[in-house]
Amino acid sequence: MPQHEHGPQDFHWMMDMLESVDLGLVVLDLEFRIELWNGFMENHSGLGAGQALGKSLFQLFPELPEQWLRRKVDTVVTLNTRAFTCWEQRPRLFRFHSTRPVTGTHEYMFQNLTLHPLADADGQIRRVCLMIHDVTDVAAGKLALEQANERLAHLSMTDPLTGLLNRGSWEGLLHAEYSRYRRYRHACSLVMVDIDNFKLLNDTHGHLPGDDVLRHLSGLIRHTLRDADMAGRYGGEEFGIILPHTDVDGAAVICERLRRSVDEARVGTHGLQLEYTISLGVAQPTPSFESALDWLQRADEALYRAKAEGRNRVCFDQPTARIS
Ligand SMILES: Nc1nc2c(ncn2[C@@H]2O[C@H](COP(=O)(O)OP(=O)(O)OP(=O)(O)O)[C@@H](O)[C@H]2O)c(=O)[nH]1
Repeated sequence: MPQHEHGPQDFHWMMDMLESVDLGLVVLDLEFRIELWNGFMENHSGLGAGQALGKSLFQLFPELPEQWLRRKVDTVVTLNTRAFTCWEQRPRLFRFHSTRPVTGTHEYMFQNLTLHPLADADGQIRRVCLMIHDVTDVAAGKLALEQANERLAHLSMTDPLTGLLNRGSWEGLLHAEYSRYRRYRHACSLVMVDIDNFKLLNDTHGHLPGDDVLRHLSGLIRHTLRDADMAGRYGGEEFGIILPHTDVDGAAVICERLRRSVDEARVGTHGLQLEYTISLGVAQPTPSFESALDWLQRADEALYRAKAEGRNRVCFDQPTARIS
């Protein structure tokens, strides 16, 4: 396109363009007084150019991050360079309501911000232009995708029936806890829990009441544990619980509390009031173990002993520390 000198009449159509462009344009002098406030800014702020021009930006919008913006503008002017801030660093500069129908889930507009130094004819920078891009659609799409991925990751880690960790993810945590033990030799306990005579319960009352019993036990496990403890569904009616920083005595208290809660509970399901009990096996890691699987095997052996000794009890890998 051929370049030519701009006359005063050109100024009108250029201003018309700036007024109507789908982009927020604000020109500030170095005192942060507003010298240009385009249609986008009028529409979204509700402030007409007549109310904005000549006013201090920070007086009109006291909620703006003043220190941050002053620092940015200072850099732009001093270095005579553009600066850009993405919505992921700072979701917005101006708290405008979102007007996009598709992305109605977000109340406020997401904005990218560009700061551009404006040089006078003598080359001096005496103004800065803020360009506000409405990126609500992009941001909402990306946030929705991130949420969906988080949900997927969560689903792939948990057991759908009980909501506890599934076997794979729980075993991952067991290996991690065992590695920490190898390094720090801190006290920690592993508990394997199994519902007693669950086959009989299933055969007598059916699978659906059986499922409710599994959910009931998962709820009690969740309720009994601290935040740092890690419970997973290991198999059909077998659960694993990792208790970090918990010695034998601490594990005994937790296991006995869980055993008693189950023993005293009644599960209301399909017109029935079901009673059930659990057996628990507890083991601590020792330096002689070769891997986390040895730890798991010791806890499982203690669990089988609890079954063999009559069920509804807690057995420990160390026979001297056994309680029943
Ligand atoms: N309802 C229901 N039952 C399940 C599920 N997963 C496994 N089971 C049942 O759990 C029962 C486990 O039975 P067994 O391993 O023989 O053990 P048990 O009857 O609990 O006997 P002990 O463990 O010796 O006390 C089987 O009948 C499985 O079908 C499930 O998701 N829902």
